[in-house]
Amino acid sequence: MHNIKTLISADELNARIKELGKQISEDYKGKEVHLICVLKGGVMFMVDLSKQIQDIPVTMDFMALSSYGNEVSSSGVVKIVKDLDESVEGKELIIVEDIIDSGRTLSYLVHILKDRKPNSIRVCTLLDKPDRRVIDVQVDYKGFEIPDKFVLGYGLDYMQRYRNLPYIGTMDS
Ligand SMILES: O=P(O)(O)OC[C@H]1O[C@H](OP(=O)(O)OP(=O)(O)O)[C@H](O)[C@@H]1O
Ligand code: HPA
Ligand SMILES: [Mg+2]
Repeated sequence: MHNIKTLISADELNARIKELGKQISEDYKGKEVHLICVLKGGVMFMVDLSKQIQDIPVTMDFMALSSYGNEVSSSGVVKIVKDLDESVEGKELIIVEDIIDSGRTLSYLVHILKDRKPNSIRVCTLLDKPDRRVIDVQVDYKGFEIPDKFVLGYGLDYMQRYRNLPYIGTMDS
């Protein structure tokens, strides 16, 4: 086991996710929203965020992309590991990500989803690490901006572990 320091506590996460859900509920009033979860990291955030979206119909689909594998830094090549089950044509999409780091995963995803003719695409990320950006991407909803440190927990892994932590931590090395 590694020594892990809390960066964002479970209470802080929950409070911010509640606010994001409220904001999305207001912005999409009278519409229907289709959440696209980017596996595996996005799963915790997507589940908790979806519970905070109220009074509008919510549907969900899941996609798995991989650029990191078991590495600490991105290989630069993004692959589809699992595609969506349903068509996104004519839908209001919100891509739900755990983190935007280099921006490669998200820019690739936005690019391929645009070709599938949704009505709109917005991006909601729990964490943003702007210092590491290589490709510019538009972020519509953001939980927290974080410094250039490797983080884990709440969906984010280090060598596939620690996704189950209920908070965001950094590893003391
Ligand atoms: O902005 P980027 O530099 O592209 O990094 C962000 C992406 O990297 C991580 O996924 P990863 O490929 O590790 O897959 P995982 O979610 O299954 O851990 C994370 O969940 C984001 O999807
Ligand atoms: O800081 C990070 N931690 C875990 N996975 C990641 N994928 C991109 N950045 C990170
Ligand atoms: Mg990962």
